[in-house]
Amino acid sequence: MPDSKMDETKKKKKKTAECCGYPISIFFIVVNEFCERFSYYGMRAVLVLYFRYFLLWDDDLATSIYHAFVALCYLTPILGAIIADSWLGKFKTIIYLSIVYAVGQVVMAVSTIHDITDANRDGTPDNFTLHIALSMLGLVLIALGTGGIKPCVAAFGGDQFQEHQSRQLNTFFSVFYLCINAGSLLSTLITPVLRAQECGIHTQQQCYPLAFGVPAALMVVSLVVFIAGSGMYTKTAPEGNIMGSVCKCIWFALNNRFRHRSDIYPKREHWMDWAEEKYDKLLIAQIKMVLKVLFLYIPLPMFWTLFDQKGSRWTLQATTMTGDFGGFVLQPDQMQTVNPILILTLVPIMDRIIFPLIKKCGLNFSPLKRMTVGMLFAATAFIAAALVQMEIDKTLPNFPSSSESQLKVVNMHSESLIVTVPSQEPLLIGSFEVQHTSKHTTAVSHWCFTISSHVVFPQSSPDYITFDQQDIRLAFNTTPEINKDLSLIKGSRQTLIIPSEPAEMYLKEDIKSKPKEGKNAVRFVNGWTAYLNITNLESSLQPSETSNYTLVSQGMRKFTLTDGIQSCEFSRKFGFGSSYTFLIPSDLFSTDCESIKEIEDMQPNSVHMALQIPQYFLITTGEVMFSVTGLQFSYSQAPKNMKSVLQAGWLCTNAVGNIIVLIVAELGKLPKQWAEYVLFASLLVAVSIIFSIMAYFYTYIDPAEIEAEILKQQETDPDKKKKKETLEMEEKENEQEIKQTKI
Ligand SMILES: C[C@H](N)C(=O)N1CCC[C@H]1C(=O)O
Repeated sequence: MPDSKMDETKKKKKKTAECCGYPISIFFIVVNEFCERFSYYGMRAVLVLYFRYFLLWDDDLATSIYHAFVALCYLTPILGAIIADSWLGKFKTIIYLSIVYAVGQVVMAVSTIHDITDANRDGTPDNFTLHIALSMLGLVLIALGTGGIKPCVAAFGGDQFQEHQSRQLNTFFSVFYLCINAGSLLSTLITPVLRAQECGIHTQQQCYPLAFGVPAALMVVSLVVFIAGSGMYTKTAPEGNIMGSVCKCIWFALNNRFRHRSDIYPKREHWMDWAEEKYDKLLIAQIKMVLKVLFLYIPLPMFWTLFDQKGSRWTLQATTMTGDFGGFVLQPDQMQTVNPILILTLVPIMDRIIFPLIKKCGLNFSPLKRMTVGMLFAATAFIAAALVQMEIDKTLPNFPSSSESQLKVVNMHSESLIVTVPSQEPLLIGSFEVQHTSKHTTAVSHWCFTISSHVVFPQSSPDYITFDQQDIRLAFNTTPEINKDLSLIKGSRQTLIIPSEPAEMYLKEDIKSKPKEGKNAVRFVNGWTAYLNITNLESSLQPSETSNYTLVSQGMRKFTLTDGIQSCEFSRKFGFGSSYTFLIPSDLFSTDCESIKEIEDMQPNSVHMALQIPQYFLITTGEVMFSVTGLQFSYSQAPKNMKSVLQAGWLCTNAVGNIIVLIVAELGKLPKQWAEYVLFASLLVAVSIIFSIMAYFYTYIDPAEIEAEILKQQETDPDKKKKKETLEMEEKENEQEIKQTKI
């Protein structure tokens, strides 16, 4: 940096107003970050649901686009950093990209208004293409904005501190992280509630416009707050096209090294020293600092690969658990809020108690050591997740493998029946009509006797087990023996429904995995003599027909059954992740729905979500050690003119981590989920060992000190003038190039 400029900055820095040792301008920056993160995480919280239930995309497409968007948000920081450090400076970059961001949020919110294309007013959009185009445009603008400003805001915050405020500078990064998580926590609690409201002009629908509109409003607030602090900031001016100079300098060094590869030339300490012929020592030293740190970052994406699975694998794990905490019920996706809650408690504890205590014990817990320990914590979190998974696996139904079939028999006929299965004891299936006197609430264990539980057939034939009289015999007392060819599908669970007219027996496929999102799958078999309309079912049910499964949420659920003349209500309380078949008897209305019987196809989840708390605790402790320290480290080790660039490099580790999750989710599925968790934990342990070795060879630097020393040396260097001239020529060339490109 030219001396005159440096003096200018120093002079400006002296003027900054302070409060409790902190520059006042920091207040505007952390409030800005809080609002921005509220906006980002709030929008993210409802994004997959918007894809799934508004745009009607399938699960795979919705999750892929979601992860691609998150990865893009952590790739765009490079662009923001280049703009800030080489062209506009951090202040202007934050303002311009925040405008792009806010516009993106507004476009996104507009894309969710179904009324804009709902000409026939049926509640669904008529022109999906327009909604998709608008939302994709909105997401690209948001990714540009959020990613672009992210490295600048952290670095700009750091720039506000003066030399004597190094202690406060470290605390700033912790407070900055607290604000990120306060914003994230509030928005992930609030936006799903906003989405659940109903709104609309012509028809009332789930209120996505409000759920996306509030984050958009918060982004506008974030921008206003940032501009409000304008007069108080220390603004460091960009030093021309620094990234252009960096690339050219690296290219020259590589070329020059190659040209002088022969042994006759004396070796130089560092390959970048081969740029000395043409480039300024200061620039070379600055590039060396950045490259050293970037090299150290190579193993880091693995941490984020594990961390980002909180939102996917761990949430899926929660859907196979129960969230009933007595007074209140936690939904599986709400479990993620444990992370920001823990951040808000752990950051102060670490900063005020744990780290000072470690220091008092005389241990040197340097930033890179902290980051290594952070990684190990994340690895243990995955071991904890694997242990929880093993507990869950014990409670999961024994689903058939791809070479097995499972059968359940429901006998709605008036006589009991004997089912003979090869190499198994004959099963007596009692008549539903005879046995149905007990109330549905107490019938579960009773029916286990009278209606057979699932029977597993080891498969030998290539596709189906065909069961005829030799395989399974169905024998009634008086009705003539029935001989019917029925095929069992491999890898599937099926129920053989024997209606009041046994000759009309049929197979119905059962649900063969836990219902999604912790919901409950229910279906009805109509033993009533006429068709029935049942609330929540897609269509009316003909006599003897079995409905498809319908998903109901946890809690008390009410079903109204009507045949058009009579009706009755049937209520039941559901837990998480269960499945039931409800048998409707012929005396349905005379018993006021009391005689409905239930068969438990799948037990409700029994492992409690509280068991996930240890893994959340471990990963969040790891995050505090890894992420807060990494943020701080990236700032402290960067040369003055490349602070945003190094922040962007740090954020890129997160992007790569997300991309790995995307690839792994598509390719590497191990048959057992717990084994996958152990595999990820082992990979992270291996990576943290590599990182600790790399960290061992890293020497911490004070970039400002090195820069000052080089500048001082250059003052006495006779070559200085020549190199300065070369550099100035370079800069002029750059400017001319830019002008020409513009023309
Ligand atoms: C919400 C997380 N605890 C968190 O603070 N972050 C995850 C990625 C980095 C960081 C953020 O900046 O959002």
